[in-house]
Amino acid sequence: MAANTAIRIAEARKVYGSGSSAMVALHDVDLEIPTGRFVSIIGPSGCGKSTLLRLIADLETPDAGSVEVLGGSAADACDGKHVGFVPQSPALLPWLNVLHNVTLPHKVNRGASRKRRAGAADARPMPDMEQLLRAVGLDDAMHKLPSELSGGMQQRVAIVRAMGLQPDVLLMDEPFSALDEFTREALQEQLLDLWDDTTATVVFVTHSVSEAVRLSDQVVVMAPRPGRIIDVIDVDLPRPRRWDRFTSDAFHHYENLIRECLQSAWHSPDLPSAA
Ligand SMILES: Nc1ncnc2c1ncn2[C@@H]1O[C@H](COP(=O)(O)OP(=O)(O)OP(=O)(O)O)[C@@H](O)[C@H]1O
Repeated sequence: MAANTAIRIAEARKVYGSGSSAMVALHDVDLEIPTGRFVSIIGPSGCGKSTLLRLIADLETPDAGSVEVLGGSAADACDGKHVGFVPQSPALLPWLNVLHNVTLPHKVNRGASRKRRAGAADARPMPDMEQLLRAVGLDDAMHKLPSELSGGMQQRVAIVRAMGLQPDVLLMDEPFSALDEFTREALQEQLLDLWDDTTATVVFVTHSVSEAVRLSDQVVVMAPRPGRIIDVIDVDLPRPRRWDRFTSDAFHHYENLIRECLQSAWHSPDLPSAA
């Protein structure tokens, strides 16, 4: 694996079930993600986006092919606390306030954090979690319980919790899908601001074409039956990407490119391996 490749997936296949009920969730998936890139995965429902993310997160193992993360196995990368995961729903601990929710992973992972600080040449100091919470507008919410927060606020807490561990790879599975458009756009901007201060490689699953273009360096387009990658589109737009850039011709060009690709994904014929 090249030194600047964070994730390398080669001929990965994942099948759920067996016999006549077998479902090929991923078929022959090849993907290389360079270090420090923000990559979105988009495609119709059921095309295997979450399955692909779960392979990288070591929550699933491929039935064939390989998944390498940071030059080793996905399991090693996860055991070493190099991989952060933000799920669709924030999954906060309801009995802990916001500050305790985001600082708990540090306490639980103190061993791994110490090892990283001692061993890594690029060791970074642990972030000030209160400052991270302030950066996403949660100044007044630090001592509140999750049940006292809106959905958007809870998702901000989940992002700060994952970012606070300074993962080298951050996996996000439709983290903004349950939010209204306004909150979603605010969180996209805050996510990019947080990401700017890191060297993390981000893999972000979304159903939204404009969200993919706003956030990403690269958009991976998938098709279903069986789940497979049909295109990888480089998004060559300058950063920082503020809202006023989202009306530009260049922005719409990428949106159209991805929409055309999704149309062909939707209409693409089933492959024999879908059986
Ligand atoms: N644990 C499982 N057991 C059986 N089938 C599964 C399992 N997980 C996923 N599948 C099936 O694998 C296929 C891919 O699922 P996956 O969740 O990866 O798709 P997706 O693209 O993320 O979908 P969505 O956009 O709706 O979230 C689907 O047909 C799904 O029903």
